[in-house]
Amino acid sequence: MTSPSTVLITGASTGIGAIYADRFARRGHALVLVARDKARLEALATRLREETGAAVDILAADLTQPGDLAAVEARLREDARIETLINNAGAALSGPFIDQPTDDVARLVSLNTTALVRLASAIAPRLAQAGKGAIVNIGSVVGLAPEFGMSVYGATKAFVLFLSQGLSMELAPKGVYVQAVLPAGTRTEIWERAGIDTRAMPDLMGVEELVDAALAGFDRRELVTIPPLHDAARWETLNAARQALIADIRQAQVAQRYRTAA
Ligand SMILES: NC(=O)C1=CN([C@@H]2O[C@H](COP(=O)(O)OP(=O)(O)OC[C@H]3O[C@@H](n4cnc5c(N)ncnc54)[C@H](OP(=O)(O)O)[C@@H]3O)[C@@H](O)[C@H]2O)C=CC1
Ligand SMILES: CC(=O)[C@H](N)C(=O)O
Repeated sequence: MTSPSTVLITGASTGIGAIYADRFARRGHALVLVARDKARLEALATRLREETGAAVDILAADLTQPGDLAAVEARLREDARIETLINNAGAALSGPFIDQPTDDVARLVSLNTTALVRLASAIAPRLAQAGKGAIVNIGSVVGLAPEFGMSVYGATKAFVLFLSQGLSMELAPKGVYVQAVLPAGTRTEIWERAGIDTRAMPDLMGVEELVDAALAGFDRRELVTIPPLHDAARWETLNAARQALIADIRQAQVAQRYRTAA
């Protein structure tokens, strides 16, 4: 009998990542749980071992710290049992750009984009070589719309979507599945951590509901999964319009409106 593959989940100490951990443990997978809060990771690991019998390792790491990030990258490169990466760790930043301290902006970009792409880069060659495996990247609907007014957070999430679509084009032919999951507002600690009061907000999605929907998309091998989007055709239309735009770009010719009179 082959042993079940291992899933490495970042940001697993709470919220969306902790529910992914619960669900993959119940599916019979071994887990590697990554986050900064070691006590919380240990408590979750103990519960999951008791309730599901899963083998659960923890790796305490601050993914904005190069040394910690390198340790997680090494685990992804070297541990051939890991066949799925859930790139979930992330944070938000509230307020107008001009009020956001530059160091906070840089830390957000480092966690939401640099860490995410470095971890994907660490595991992808091995998965491609094996011809199997999955990389799941957690984006956000905020990355679809600058109008939400969270420019830096949204930009990091636009990066996640773009990267996932590009990686899927490259890796799907090699047998590696890439999924971008785009939640909308979901009831987790992210809001409080970003100093956003959710009491005045419309209803948020439950975190279990969100992850179960994301896993339904995962099981269907969907590239882009948007649990709160009820009319799936709206996404297909948007994506098709983007592809049509590319077809209309004529590399060697300046558009008429930019031609200056001689
Ligand atoms: N909740 C929402 O409304 C939405 C969330 N998302 C995305 O979902 C993902 C998960 O968010 P969510 O569960 O809501 O947020 P939470 O704040 O509940 O959880 C974030 C997780 O990331 C970990 N984390 C935070 N900073 C670091 C760090 N520097 N290094 C390592 N781990 C870190 C936290 O653990 P610890 O503190 O122990 O390090 C925690 O486990 C994020 O990428 C977020 O952008 C997308 C759309 C909507
Ligand atoms: C803080 C947020 O904006 C939220 N995580 C989202 O992506 O919708």
